[in-house]
Amino acid sequence: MTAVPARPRLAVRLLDERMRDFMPRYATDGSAGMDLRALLDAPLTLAPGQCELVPTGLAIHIADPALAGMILPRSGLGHKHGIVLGNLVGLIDSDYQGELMISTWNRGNAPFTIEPFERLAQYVLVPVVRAELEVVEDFDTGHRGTGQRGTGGFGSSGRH
Ligand SMILES: O=c1ccn([C@H]2C[C@H](O)[C@@H](COP(=O)(O)OP(=O)(O)OP(=O)(O)O)O2)c(=O)[nH]1
Ligand SMILES: [Mg+2]
Repeated sequence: MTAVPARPRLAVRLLDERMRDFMPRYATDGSAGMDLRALLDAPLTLAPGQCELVPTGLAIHIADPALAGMILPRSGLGHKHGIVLGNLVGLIDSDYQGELMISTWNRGNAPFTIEPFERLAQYVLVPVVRAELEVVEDFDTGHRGTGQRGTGGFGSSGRH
């Protein structure tokens, strides 16, 4: 068994008091994400192809640059109803202190109605390694033997 890392504590601001009853939480002990709910005063119907920015009523300040948040679709909504994210994935910077917004896209063929406080997407906290870029004239090719990728990409290894 590996040691279970401590859970980082993240500061959350409730931008709407109603969110106090709808705080994101891990549904099970093994859940990777916490569901984010739609802060809506009334149901919102998205026509096929329509994309709207849906507020969550929450601001989470991650603060630690070695962490980031990701907003991901819920698989049930995405697969069964075509409700995914207009930006495909939302990346939340550690220094972002504004409201978490869900770009909600109906990529399906039928209208879909989002109910107020419905769980619309999920928030996953991920580790981040920040790099420094160093300009070089060429890459070190000393260990680029056969079986190495080199510059091949975009299907260069075939399909099967
Ligand atoms: O689904 C998302 C994606 C982003 N954000 C917020 C948090 C993130 O830190 C900020 C900026 O996101 P990003 O850098 O992806 O967008 P941008 O278009 O590059 O905007 P900016 O110029 O503000 O960086 O917007 C959300 O609330 N929801
Ligand atoms: Mg940006």
